[in-house]
Amino acid sequence: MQGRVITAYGRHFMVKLSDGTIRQSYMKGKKTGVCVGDYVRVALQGNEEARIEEVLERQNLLYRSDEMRSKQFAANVDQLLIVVAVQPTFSDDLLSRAIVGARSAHIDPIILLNKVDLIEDYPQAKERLSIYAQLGIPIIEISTLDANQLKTQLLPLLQDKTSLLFGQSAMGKSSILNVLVPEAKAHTQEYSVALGTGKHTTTTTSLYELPDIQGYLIDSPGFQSFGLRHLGQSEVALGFPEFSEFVEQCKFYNCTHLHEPGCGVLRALNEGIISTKRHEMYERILLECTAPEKY
Ligand SMILES: Nc1nc2c(ncn2[C@@H]2O[C@H](COP(=O)(O)OP(=O)(O)OP(=O)(O)O)[C@@H](O)[C@H]2O)c(=O)[nH]1
Ligand SMILES: [Zn+2]
Repeated sequence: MQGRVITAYGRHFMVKLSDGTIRQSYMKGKKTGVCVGDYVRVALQGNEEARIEEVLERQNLLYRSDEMRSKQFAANVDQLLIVVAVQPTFSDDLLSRAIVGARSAHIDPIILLNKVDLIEDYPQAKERLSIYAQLGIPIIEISTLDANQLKTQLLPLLQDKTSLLFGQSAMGKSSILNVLVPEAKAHTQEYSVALGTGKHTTTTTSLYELPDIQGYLIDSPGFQSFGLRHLGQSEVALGFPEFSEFVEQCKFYNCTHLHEPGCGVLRALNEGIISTKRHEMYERILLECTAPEKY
């Protein structure tokens, strides 16, 4: 039977099977390599459990990595919904990193600007996002105060897709999830009990079904970092779509756009076409990647 992984706690998983039932599942062997969003083939074990026999081919895999560890986030994701808020101030660094992480995994980033009801600070937040709007990244302005309005705005976006909700703490991610998936809280508690992990934990990534619109929403814990050490240079560059037309003008095919002569990106930077702030961000991310000696 086939199914989809909806939560992962270490080596234990909850799998929603194609018949609609949910089973606690495990993978034989040490290396698991299974993550939330994976489609799997399982063998039923008794009445309640299942053994994961095979992870089916992935459309993509979103990673984040910190220090020496690379962590799988979720698989088979169509779009990354990055929640930022009018208040408190969001981190530009984290936002840029989330965009790079998404684009390098061929996942579309969408920014949700939450708490637009806080009109006093709204203009400043909007201004800070203008650079991302210029890059063609959709920015959707929302408030969780009006649940119906929020649903009207977001549900069409989520239809027929798997979307991952990401955001640093206090941006309003839980509030958004509670409107879209009212039973989410209860579910998390249920799984925690079933898996013996005790109380409700916010450290787990979970996938929720939106049956009316054939969509899936993945909730991830609030993160204060989005490490990208696992990426190579060209993958980092994918996160900077404004570079692409100038990359073609670089003299060297393996140009890192940091110091090479005849670099199209550096020329555009000098001419003020590419923003200094964005190029600095690119450099910062690139220099912390796995093989810094190369640059
Ligand atoms: N004014 C206003 N406040 C909001 C809105 N959405 C959320 N909040 C408030 O912002 C605070 C943070 O919201 P949460 O939903 O807990 O944020 P979170 O991103 O899940 O934060 P963590 O649980 O720390 O990960 C709460 O006090 C919410 O009531 C909104 O649209 N407008
Ligand atoms: Zn270059």
